[in-house]
Amino acid sequence: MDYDFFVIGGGSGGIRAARTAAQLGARVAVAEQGPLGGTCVNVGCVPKKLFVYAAEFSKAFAHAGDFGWQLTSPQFDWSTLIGNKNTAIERLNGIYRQLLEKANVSLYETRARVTGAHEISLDDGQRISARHIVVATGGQPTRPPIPGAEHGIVSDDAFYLEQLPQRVVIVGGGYIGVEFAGIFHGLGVETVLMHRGDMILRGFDDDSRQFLAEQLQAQGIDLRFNTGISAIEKHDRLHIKTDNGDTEVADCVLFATGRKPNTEYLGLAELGVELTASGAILVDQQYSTAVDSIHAVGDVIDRVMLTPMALAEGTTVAQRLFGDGGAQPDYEQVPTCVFAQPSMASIGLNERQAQEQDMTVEVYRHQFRPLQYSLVETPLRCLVKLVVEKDSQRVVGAFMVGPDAGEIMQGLAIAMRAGATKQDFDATLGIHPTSAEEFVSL
Ligand SMILES: Cc1cc2nc3c(=O)[nH]c(=O)nc-3n(C[C@H](O)[C@H](O)[C@H](O)COP(=O)(O)OP(=O)(O)OC[C@H]3O[C@@H](n4cnc5c(N)ncnc54)[C@H](O)[C@@H]3O)c2cc1C
Ligand SMILES: NC(=O)c1ccc[n+]([C@@H]2O[C@H](COP(=O)([O-])OP(=O)(O)OC[C@H]3O[C@@H](n4cnc5c(N)ncnc54)[C@H](O)[C@@H]3O)[C@@H](O)[C@H]2O)c1
Repeated sequence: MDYDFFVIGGGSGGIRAARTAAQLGARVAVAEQGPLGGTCVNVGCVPKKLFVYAAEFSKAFAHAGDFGWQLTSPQFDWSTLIGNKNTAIERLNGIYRQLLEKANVSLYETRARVTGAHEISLDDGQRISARHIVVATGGQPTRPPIPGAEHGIVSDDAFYLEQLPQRVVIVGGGYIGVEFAGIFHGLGVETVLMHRGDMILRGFDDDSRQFLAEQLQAQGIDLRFNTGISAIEKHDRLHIKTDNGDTEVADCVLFATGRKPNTEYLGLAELGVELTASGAILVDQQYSTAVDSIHAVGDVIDRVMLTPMALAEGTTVAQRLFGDGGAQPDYEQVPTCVFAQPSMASIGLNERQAQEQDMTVEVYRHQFRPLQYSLVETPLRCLVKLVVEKDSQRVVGAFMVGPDAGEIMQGLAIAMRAGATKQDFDATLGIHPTSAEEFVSL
């Protein structure tokens, strides 16, 4: 065999799996068809968060006057942001390259497909053999099958727009739709978000998503519920037909309607690897497919599409194959944050999910105006909430909508993993004055 471990996909999961296996002594190679780092680094978490930071300045500028600052109308320049973002990302691409080099991982910068249980074929015609193959090819954004869909953009394109639109229609009320609504609105774009359901962020805690939706609306984001789109026509601007019979006019339509796994090209089904109807790879607890030597991690298995989960799965598969066996990541308590404005973070069970597990729970909630908003006219408020199992008093769910919710939730995630009870929260001294201290005084 040419290698012990061949990884297809140089994103979060693939690079982590490759480096871990190499550190454990395996002979490892990675094939990556695009820039190193995958979705998260190039068209996901990192550039998205940079855009969120850019958008948040508008709030700071609007509030600055009440804190005594005299500002002469700040101007925003999109091309500066894009240029600086691109430079930061190229730096990260370089860091990933160095990490692979230092770990002695061979890199094939081309597309790969699996042509045998132990064989990979590259676009340049090379055939490579490997004891184990890991597929970590991630996913890609989808467009709904409607007439004129080609006039819309997807999240990948949003990171390279030549100019900022004046008015945008975002289709989809999931993570990406809500985050980009905050980004565009914060950068001064008139923003409409059309969601086919009756509330954004399906699957999240109902109190939190309702509270967030109210805050987005109060800031001027136009949320349309129960609204699908049926067609887009391109005239001087885009005309968006909704299935309620209305027409909206905008300069840009962003489809944030979900992602599909990158498996079409890989040739896996022919080899006996089982795929779901949406093309995700079916794996067992060991991340192995129906073919023993082929494994898969990250977005392509469509379990939890988050970078920390892809990293954890990548570590685990490498440790299981070449180390003493790695622990399965925790799929129950997954901390996450929607980087909207304000941000919305959560971990664990809401009361509905707890009841589905036959748990009797107590719920503690508090809404308040954070101190940072006490001098300014703003509709922005904060929500904190704990769900506690009645008998054991263990905190089984924590939720927050407000500034820095993601930063705060990371600490609570550790406490919850350690099994903290409501009494532990109560006995913990607050850090005053913060919003986070509300979690220890609920
Ligand atoms: C807009 C956006 C924002 C996001 N924000 C966050 C966030 O804030 N926090 C968070 O945790 N997660 C976020 N995510 C999700 C996160 O980016 C993914 O969960 C993560 O990148 C998955 O890693 P992966 O390794 O499975 O796949 P990817 O990172 O997608 O990597 C797959 C790689 O495989 C390559 N590839 C595909 N097919 C082939 C082939 N045949 N041959 C060679 N190479 C191939 C691709 O080019 C790609 O580089 C976001 C996603 C998006 C789209
Ligand atoms: N902050 C983060 O951690 C973060 C940020 C962005 C993305 N992500 C990850 O990436 C994944 C993909 O994000 P996403 O927002 O694309 O997906 P999503 O599944 O979160 O949301 C998709 C949305 O599109 C809607 N939709 C689907 N098909 C539609 C159609 N034909 N017409 C109209 N609406 C339609 C759905 O109702 C839903 O509201 C997320 O599930 C998440 O795991 C994470």
